[in-house]
Amino acid sequence: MSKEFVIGILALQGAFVEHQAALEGLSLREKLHVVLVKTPEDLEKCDALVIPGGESTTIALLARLSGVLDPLREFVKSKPVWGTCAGAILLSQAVENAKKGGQDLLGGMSIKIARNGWGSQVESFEAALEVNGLRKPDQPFNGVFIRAPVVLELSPSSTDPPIQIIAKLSPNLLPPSLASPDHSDEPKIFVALRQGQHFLTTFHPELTNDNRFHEYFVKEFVIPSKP
Ligand SMILES: NC(=O)CC[C@H](N)C(=O)O
Repeated sequence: MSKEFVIGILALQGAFVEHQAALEGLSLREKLHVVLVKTPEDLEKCDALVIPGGESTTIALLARLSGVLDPLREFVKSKPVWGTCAGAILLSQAVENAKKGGQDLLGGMSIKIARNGWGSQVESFEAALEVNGLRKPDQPFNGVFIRAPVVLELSPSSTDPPIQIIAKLSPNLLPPSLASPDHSDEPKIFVALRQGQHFLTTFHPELTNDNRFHEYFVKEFVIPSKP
């Protein structure tokens, strides 16, 4: 009999329906149940979780109000989690440019990230990404960035799992305000990263018809997580 997995999508605010459609559209040998998570009871059923894009401060506030913030922090310590855009902010250890009053984070990835890091001039854009480890690696992935965060720093301690770079933006696509004179390979161009059981994308794979990132998360993180 094939194994069964329950993957949750945090459904407090943001693009959770699009993630649901992308995950339900995967063809896998294993059976994947996709559940929308709004409460601690929903979260308890899950083997893995996707935190969608939206507005990170609002998602954190709603999580606190619905009593799911602390259970989420516990979940992140032992289960696979993928954060997209606002979800990537929540998965980070430190954030710059948080709203007044601060930003609750879940942690999980040893990075520092900047909210709305492309600046007010760059609301949203699309760009072909160089990807590493996805199916059809020669086919670039169209990254959809909407008021996206920017990775500022990778800061794993000596005991943290290493961070791997899964997708990069070409340095010459950086807006002048972010570009470095030597076009060096710096964190700002890293747009998909993995560390231990966690995965983040600063863009929105769920807003394209290409579900290779959803397939990647399930095959690399969710299926191997269950003996
Ligand atoms: N598309 C997004 O998820 C945007 C993230 C948003 N700027 C935030 O700070 O949370």
